[in-house]
Amino acid sequence: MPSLEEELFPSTPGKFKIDRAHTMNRHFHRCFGSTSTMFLWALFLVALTASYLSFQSFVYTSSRYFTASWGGIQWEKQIRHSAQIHRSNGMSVLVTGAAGFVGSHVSLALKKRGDGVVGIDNFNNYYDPSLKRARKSLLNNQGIFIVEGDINDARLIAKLFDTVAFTHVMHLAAQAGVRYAMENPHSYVHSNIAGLVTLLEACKSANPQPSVVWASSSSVYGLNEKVPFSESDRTDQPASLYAATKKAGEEITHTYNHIYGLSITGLRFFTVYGPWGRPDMAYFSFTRNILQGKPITVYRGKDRADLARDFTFIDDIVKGCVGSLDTSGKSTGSGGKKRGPAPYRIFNLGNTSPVTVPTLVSLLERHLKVKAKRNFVDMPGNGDVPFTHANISLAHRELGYKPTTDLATGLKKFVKWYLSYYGYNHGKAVN
Ligand SMILES: O=C(O)[C@H]1O[C@H](OP(=O)(O)OP(=O)(O)OC[C@H]2O[C@@H](n3ccc(=O)[nH]c3=O)[C@H](O)[C@@H]2O)[C@H](O)[C@@H](O)[C@H]1O
Repeated sequence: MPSLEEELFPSTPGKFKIDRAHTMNRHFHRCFGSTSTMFLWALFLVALTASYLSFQSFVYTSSRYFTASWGGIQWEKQIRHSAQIHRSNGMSVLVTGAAGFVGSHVSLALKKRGDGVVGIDNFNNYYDPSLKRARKSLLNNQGIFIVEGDINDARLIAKLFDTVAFTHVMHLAAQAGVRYAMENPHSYVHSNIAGLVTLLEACKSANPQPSVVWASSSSVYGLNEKVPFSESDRTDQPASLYAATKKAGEEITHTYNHIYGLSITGLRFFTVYGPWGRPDMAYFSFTRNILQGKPITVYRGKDRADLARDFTFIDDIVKGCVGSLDTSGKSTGSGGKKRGPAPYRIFNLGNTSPVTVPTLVSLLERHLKVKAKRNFVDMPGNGDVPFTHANISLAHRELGYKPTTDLATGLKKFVKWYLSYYGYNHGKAVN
């Protein structure tokens, strides 16, 4: 005979088993007996629920009072000040992931030309948060305010839109990294899917609706073999969960464009590198290891083929992002309702000049003036793809996108920054 617990909590979530209703009734009558006892029990339960709810609300209000890192008159003033536009026909942009690599560069570029910028970043510890804090100081010094919070916090995002009528959202907050998805898959769902939906919900409800430009990824081309990769190529063979969440983002943004009239531009970034970059990426971690005299692992593909990437310098990516904001076109919805068709665009932002990983290492050796200890390893089945190569003619035509920095020049700038930031002490970087 099934236990009472089994009777009350059916095994299939969301489905109540009707044939058990009779048994439930029997248990109910056994417990509560006559009508007057039932009335007293009901009164007792109502009183209990009411006191529980008021206690909950007390706990919630007081915990918000003591722990909230956002809100208040001063906070709103800082946000409005940061969002102020200082040029004619300028924009006020909410930049998510503003303390990140691409986010910090794009924020600075927008501020420099007179646009209003407000950042949001959760400062998670996927990589050294002190680097994110240093980027934040850089932005603060230029008058850019960064809210510390998560894009999954719907109340915070709604508050930001209540405070400022953002014309644009540059959505760069994400869980990045291809191989880390095997270690922490849920963080990709949290940021790249749930966070994206929370943000789009706020954008769709905002009045006026902003235009949204966001970071997709070259990884959506997955295991494709036809090169260079064009926007019209298939993207249904992702090789990593990271790629799958970015592909999902493209589908999700499409529905918000279709249903709510949000103007959407997705940018497929190709292995972005440069000063203030991400320490988890190969060019960055190779530099650290080479300087510290530690070996580096260089992956090789099938039949020992070298892996290759269309490495793209950060300044070129920034131009692509700003060009996308400038040409994004308006969202058409209001009050959460579509009023007409709005632009939906996807662009490759690459360098269209792939370089092998061993060549990347040789360039670093030249700039660092230190020999690398290479350790060649067969590419593990961890989400990597053998090569990437962008066709950028669409971005060139529509955005005027034209990358100008080759890998040798870009790495020279990166190394210069790396040594000035971390220092250089007899071959050992101080970090
Ligand atoms: O374009 C993108 O959409 C993605 O670009 C970037 O991914 P990837 O192109 O994989 O860059 P990255 O890790 O620097 O590895 C570069 C090369 O070094 C090889 N590699 C890597 C590590 C190592 O120890 N050894 C090695 O050979 C490795 O096999 C690869 O061939 C972003 O991180 C990602 O967030 C996303 O934005």
